[in-house]
Amino acid sequence: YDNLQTAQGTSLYSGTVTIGTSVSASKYYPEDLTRKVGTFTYANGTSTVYRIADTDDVWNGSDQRVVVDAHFGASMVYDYFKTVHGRNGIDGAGGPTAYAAANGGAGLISSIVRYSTAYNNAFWDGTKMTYGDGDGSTFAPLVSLDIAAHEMTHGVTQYEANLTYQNESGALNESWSDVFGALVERYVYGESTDTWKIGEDCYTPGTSGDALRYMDDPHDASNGGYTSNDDPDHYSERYTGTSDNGGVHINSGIPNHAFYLLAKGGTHHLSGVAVTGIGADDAGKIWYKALADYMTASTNFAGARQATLSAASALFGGSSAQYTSTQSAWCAVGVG
Ligand SMILES: Cc1cccc(C(=O)O)c1OC(=O)C1CC1
Ligand SMILES: [Ca+2]
Ligand SMILES: [Zn+2]
Repeated sequence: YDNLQTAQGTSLYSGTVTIGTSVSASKYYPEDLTRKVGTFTYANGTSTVYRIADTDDVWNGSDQRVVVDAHFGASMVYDYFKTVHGRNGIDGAGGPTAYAAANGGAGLISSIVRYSTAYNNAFWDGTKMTYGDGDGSTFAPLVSLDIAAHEMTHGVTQYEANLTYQNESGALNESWSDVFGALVERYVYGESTDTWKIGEDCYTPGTSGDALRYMDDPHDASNGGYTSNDDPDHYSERYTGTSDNGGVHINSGIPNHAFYLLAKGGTHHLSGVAVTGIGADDAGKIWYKALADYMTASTNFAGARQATLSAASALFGGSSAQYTSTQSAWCAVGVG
């Protein structure tokens, strides 16, 4: 949880976050009319969506934490794509704002919190963000910043490459969401080892230090290795079964690790291929341009390698350090 609920406008980064928009004296809604981002809630366990109001615009009620975090997350995702990639909103045109909650929400990129009951998931449903509260054991409320960015990047992908959500294209869909989840978290909090963990702020609240996925170490070898949340980091280890839509949350470890090596550098523990890091900023530029300009619904891992090379060449030149490291990052994970 972020500490935004203690004060209006206090933000954890250089910008200013608008939580409450005043509608009238002593009536504020979490609806930012500049970013066109709004946050709504389900009445616990029901399918009734309604606006959340506050009387003094200090959002520190215990039931307001998920509202503040979801709203903060959507605002930060908006700022990241606008500031870093020049992209206006999820659809590139300041939306989608098609979703209109029963009581408001028209014209806003909407997030809904408190979905279902003890729901261990968060998802983009094609027009809006939705968060579960978690069951308190596997997940605390799933409103952490990297998850908000992960889910809203599913929206960006839908408007760009629209990668089919199964097998290798589905694993790329998942991986691009993890990558921009990491990059938005880094944009707001600065880079740390947590940057490369996915969901660490709300996964297993009773256990510290663990995460849902690990881009720096998909096998999670540091936790005894090859245990829970053990995903492949080399093409030779890819899952070829049918569960999880053909392993979209499993094989994502392979492109996730390629991105990590491209950004931070390192030598792959299995292939022994060394990668010279180019930094997460340039790596993020390559990944965004690949998604927006070169990848399509049926792109597979080999196609993603080619798309990122085309993007690196267009951005930095075909003999640039960025291009060369993109080649070696994919080679390190056994693709191309
Ligand atoms: C928790 C969860 C379950 C099923 C699908 C997703 C999904 O959005 O793919 C999901 O959310 C994540 O993976 C976010 C990044 C932690
Ligand atoms: Ca993280
Ligand atoms: Zn996902």
